[in-house]
Amino acid sequence: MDGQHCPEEGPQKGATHVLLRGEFTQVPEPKGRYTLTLTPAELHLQRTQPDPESRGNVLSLADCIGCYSFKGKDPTDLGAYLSVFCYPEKKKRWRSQTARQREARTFRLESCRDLEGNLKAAERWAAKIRELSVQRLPEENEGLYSCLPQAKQLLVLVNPQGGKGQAQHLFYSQILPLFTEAAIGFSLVVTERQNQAWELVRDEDLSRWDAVVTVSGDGLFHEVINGLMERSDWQSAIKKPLGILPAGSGNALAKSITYYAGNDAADYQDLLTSCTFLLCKGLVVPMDLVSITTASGKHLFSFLSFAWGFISDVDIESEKYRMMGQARFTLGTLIRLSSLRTYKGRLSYLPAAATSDESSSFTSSQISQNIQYNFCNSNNLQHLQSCANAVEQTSAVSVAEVARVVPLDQPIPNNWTIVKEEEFVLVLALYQSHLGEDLFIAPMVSKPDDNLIHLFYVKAGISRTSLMKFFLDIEKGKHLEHSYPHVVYVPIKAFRIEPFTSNGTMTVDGEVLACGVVQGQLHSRLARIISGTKIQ
Ligand SMILES: Nc1ncnc2c1ncn2[C@@H]1O[C@H](COP(=O)(O)OP(=O)(O)OP(=O)(O)O)[C@@H](O)[C@H]1O
Repeated sequence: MDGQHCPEEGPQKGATHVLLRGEFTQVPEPKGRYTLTLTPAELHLQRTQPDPESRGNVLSLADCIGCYSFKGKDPTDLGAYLSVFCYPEKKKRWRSQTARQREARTFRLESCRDLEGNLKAAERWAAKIRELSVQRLPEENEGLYSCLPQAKQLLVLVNPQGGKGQAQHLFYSQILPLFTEAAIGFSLVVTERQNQAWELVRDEDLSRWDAVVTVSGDGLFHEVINGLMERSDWQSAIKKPLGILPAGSGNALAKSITYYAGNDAADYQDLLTSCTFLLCKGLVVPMDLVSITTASGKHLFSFLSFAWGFISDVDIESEKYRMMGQARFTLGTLIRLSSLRTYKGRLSYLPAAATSDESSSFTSSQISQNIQYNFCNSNNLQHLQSCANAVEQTSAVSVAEVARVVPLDQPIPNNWTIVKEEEFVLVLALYQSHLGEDLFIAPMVSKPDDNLIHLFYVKAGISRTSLMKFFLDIEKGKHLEHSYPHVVYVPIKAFRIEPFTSNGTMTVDGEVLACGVVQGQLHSRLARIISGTKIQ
């Protein structure tokens, strides 16, 4: 196709899936002549010179975030250029895990005698590649899932104090290059104080942006959720797609999102690349929220967790080791293990099974028998997942239904369970798969809208060794496979905690809450998040 005229690239005879085919030269190095073939899902690169025998390379458009055409710097150069940016998952050197790694290719095209014609041809390729690279929506979730527009405009909020204080640097060095490749437009706000993001999203005209993105830990994202829920137009505002790029010490939501996408980012760098890639692809999926109400009349919305006892203590007490990043939680756990505390109070909950549809083939009691998981049963994750799925299929609790859950000043209703023990080492209500990068507590959660609160509690009496082993198992998500008689797991829709004293720490999404009577309840699919999915 290097001929003297401008040939139309198009489907070849007999090759039904070929959309475009053309001859290019790869630049800068290693130079070589290539035949590029574009199919609906892939870009095939076949080297024709110098060694035509060499195996071809294939770029999957599912891994592609952007493609440009442009002219060369040399004004005498009549060729046009095409750059394509992909982030395929590849095995990491020296490691067994895979991670998204950049693969950028630039090709020169000179199929015409004039620059204009070559530029037109290159742009035709670039536009087609961009069009085919748009995230496909999983068929079975049609209507629930959507995609950000190709020309995205984002409001990006950066907490410069998050994690090791590197968020701003990470934005410019790690995130911005991908935004540029994906042609993402953005407005950047670097927060100067706590709650600034909360106030900003509460008061701002959000119609200017396709999504609001935080570059920080879970704390800044918590501000955004609560700012949106404080608006008078909260019903529509909370549907604004949200994104999170990890740059804090607690990156639980970011880690969960990559897990839902089927990617096990091995280290922080991979996690950031993976999340930025997902943001560029722009798949928007529903996300459950949990409303937290306190006896003093405070209302908060939570996307991640509520914790009382050991976990909150570690979270808050390890603040002073913030500069250690994620490792601060390991150190905090060891310190708190050495002086283990217990917390007295009443824990009650609405089991997920109790809200099941009556017409289902499972009765509530059958499901609750299956679903309450005492860790002394030698049960496995598969069983838990199938139980959780059974509950999910049979209990679509809408926001309206959940809103009818008992007010905090009313007694516990009959369909709730009151835990007979009243002394705990920890209580944790989790609604994502991870509570931290190394805290893989709920492997049964496979999407941000699994319509369940996953309640874990550890009864007093557990030995330090057992608790330490439990936390070590959690790192690999293996804790469900082992025997822990003091640990209980149960999928629920709502909970209430009535501490007997105000000593101790409570946290919502890692943010401290004064210890007192508190109630949480699930709001299915209330928010929307940019995420990945294993469903295709
Ligand atoms: N400019 C700022 N200065 C101080 N605090 C801020 C600022 N911007 C946001 N914050 C607050 O900092 C806290 C921690 O933020 P974030 O979670 O994003 O980072 P982190 O390192 O993961 O922290 P943590 O693990 O404590 O949640 C949050 O309470 C957030 O509201």
